Amino acid sequence: MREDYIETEYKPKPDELVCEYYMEPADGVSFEKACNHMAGESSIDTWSDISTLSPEKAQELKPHVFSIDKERGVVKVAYKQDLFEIDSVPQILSAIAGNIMSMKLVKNLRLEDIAFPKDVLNSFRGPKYGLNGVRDLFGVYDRPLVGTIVKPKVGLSSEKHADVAYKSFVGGCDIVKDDENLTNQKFNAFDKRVKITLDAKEKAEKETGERKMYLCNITAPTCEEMLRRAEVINDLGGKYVMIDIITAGWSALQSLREATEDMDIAIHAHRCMHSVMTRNPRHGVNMVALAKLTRLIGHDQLHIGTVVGKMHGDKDEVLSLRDECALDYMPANDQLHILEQDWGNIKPMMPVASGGLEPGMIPDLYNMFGKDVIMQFGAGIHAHPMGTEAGATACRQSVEAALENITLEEYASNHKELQSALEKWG
Ligand SMILES: O=C(COP(=O)(O)O)[C@H](O)[C@H](O)COP(=O)(O)O
Ligand SMILES: [Mg+2]
Repeated sequence: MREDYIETEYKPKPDELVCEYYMEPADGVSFEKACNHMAGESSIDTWSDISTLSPEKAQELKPHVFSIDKERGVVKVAYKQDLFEIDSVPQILSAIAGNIMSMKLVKNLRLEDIAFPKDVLNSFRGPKYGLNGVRDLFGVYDRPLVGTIVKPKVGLSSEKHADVAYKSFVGGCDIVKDDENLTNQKFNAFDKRVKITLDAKEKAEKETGERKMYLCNITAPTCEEMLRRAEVINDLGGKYVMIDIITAGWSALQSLREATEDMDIAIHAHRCMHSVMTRNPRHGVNMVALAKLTRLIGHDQLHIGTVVGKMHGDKDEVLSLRDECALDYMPANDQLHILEQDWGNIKPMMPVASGGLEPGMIPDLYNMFGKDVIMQFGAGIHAHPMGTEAGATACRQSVEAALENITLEEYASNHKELQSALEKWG
């Protein structure tokens, strides 16, 4: 292993990819040694001094550890573009979040953020629709969008699934989605579910006069099958697919985005399993980095957490995720380990708040997120005392109250569905 990766006077070049890490060296290992090995192992080097790495090649490709803060355990590394296949998320992650996570020399290591140079941004399509295109799909511009997840998560027949979707749509949902673990089970096969649920959506559109979207989960055993499922939806006139981004994998996501360039399909990114990497603040990968990669590849909307619901994610994290989805320019925030990012021509994504939500939480969500958010309610609709349709209606009533800045109690006094929700979940 070379010993010259640390250069704290070095100024990253505009065309370099910069990473910020949180690092704890292993006991008895100096911070500098751990930094040096991390930079080498993530790029051109390995544990001993290899004769096959010429000084010239090392000079040409070596990364620079240009910032070290031992007190906070923060390390910043500038990587030369030539180290990467710059349009491949799998390869980029294999470098900057691969072997180094396993090194004995570190006790903990977390990839906090990645700042992409222009050439990398220009190697990706980014969202096809993005936040504003999603609004155009619905023709709704002045309020948050309301969605539901059909519950139970799995178990319903395709017919029953479509019926729950229909009731959710006519009750007021803009969006009905599959749950993350519903794909192609025997009791609810993909090809049958998508057809009859899209029919139910169209029926609800005619009855309500509102545009509705069904987000069918195309997560599949192979890329070929995933893409076939996307084609089926496209051929049926569906406008959305949903994909489980972590379990499907980064190559699948890039293949999907290439395919949707020739379809009229928006992509909803579910992040189940992200917590394997993102939950531990001292080891793994920050959800911010995963969100940026999802936007780079080109998904139109992404789950970012709720602060008030059932899943982990504090306000700083969730609002940073919202900003990374929705802003064209993300300012650096040293305290939150956020690197500056100018997104150039990469469109913003629509943030999705979901997980443990019920109608009574909407004013707080609206105060936090404003109108540019999709609020999703699973049990918050399907556990409503008056049933699914009333649960959806209660959500729309709560949105109306928030927009008009009327207290829920006052609004509920002449809106029984909201009243019933407040009584149940207080
Ligand atoms: O099905 C749900 C929520 O159902 P419910 O509304 O019944 O809790 C989603 O999978 C979670 O929101 C995922 O969490 P996250 O959005 O944090 O990834
Ligand atoms: Mg779910």
